[in-house]
Amino acid sequence: MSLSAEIPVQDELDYMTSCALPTPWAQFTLHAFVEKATGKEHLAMVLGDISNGEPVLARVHSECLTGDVLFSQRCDCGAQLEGALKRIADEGSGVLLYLRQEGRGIGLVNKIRAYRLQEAGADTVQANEQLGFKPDQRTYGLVKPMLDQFDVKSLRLMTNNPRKIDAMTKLGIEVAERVPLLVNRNAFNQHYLDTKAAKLGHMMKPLTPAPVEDGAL
Ligand SMILES: Nc1nc2c(ncn2[C@@H]2O[C@H](COP(=O)(O)OP(=O)(O)OP(=O)(O)O)[C@@H](O)[C@H]2O)c(=O)[nH]1
Ligand SMILES: [Zn+2]
Repeated sequence: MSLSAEIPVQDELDYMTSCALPTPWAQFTLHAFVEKATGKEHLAMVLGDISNGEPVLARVHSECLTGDVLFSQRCDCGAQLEGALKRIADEGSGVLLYLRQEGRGIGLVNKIRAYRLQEAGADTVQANEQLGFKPDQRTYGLVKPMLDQFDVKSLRLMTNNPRKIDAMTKLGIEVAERVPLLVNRNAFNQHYLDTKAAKLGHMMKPLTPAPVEDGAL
């Protein structure tokens, strides 16, 4: 990429720079943005031609240091990150936005506090509320200027979260297709995933089958 691309392009964000990022699955280009209001560094991993007007295979991933980096099995984040990058590599093009909204927007220390409350019996939603937060504090406004940088207007979005799809639509980004991302259900995260499905609307089949009603078979 030429240096002339390294200029501020958006009100909310500065586009900073890029480099090649070899991964086990493909060589992506890593683009760095800085959010003006907070100084947070947000990332885009791009593979192939995503500016050709076709819907782009995409993942809008929220930071989860424990899951993405420290191999935590409490959640499905690390496996979703890997699964999304593999799928983009398999298809030969796509984009992964890595948004620094750790702990559904409450930050790492508060997420650890929330985990501690979950160890005492709260579920993931109750734990946030006990700490004085909404169940999900995330916003997605930065997705628009990040995608504008690559002239992307339509997504094949890898997610199970209907609120993420609504947020894209409200930003004027078309979600041409939802691509489910169901990975790494395990003994440690099944209650968390079932709570996401029951209370946060995530589109996931519960692990425990619903009771069969009389006469249903
Ligand atoms: N506050 C809080 N945040 C959590 C917890 N577990 C994971 N997270 C954070 O939740 C975010 C990921 O959200 P998820 O609900 O797993 O997934 P999603 O992004 O809404 O939906 P998908 O696109 O389907 O993955 C990351 O920022 C994690 O750090 C938890 O128990 N409490
Ligand atoms: Zn996680």
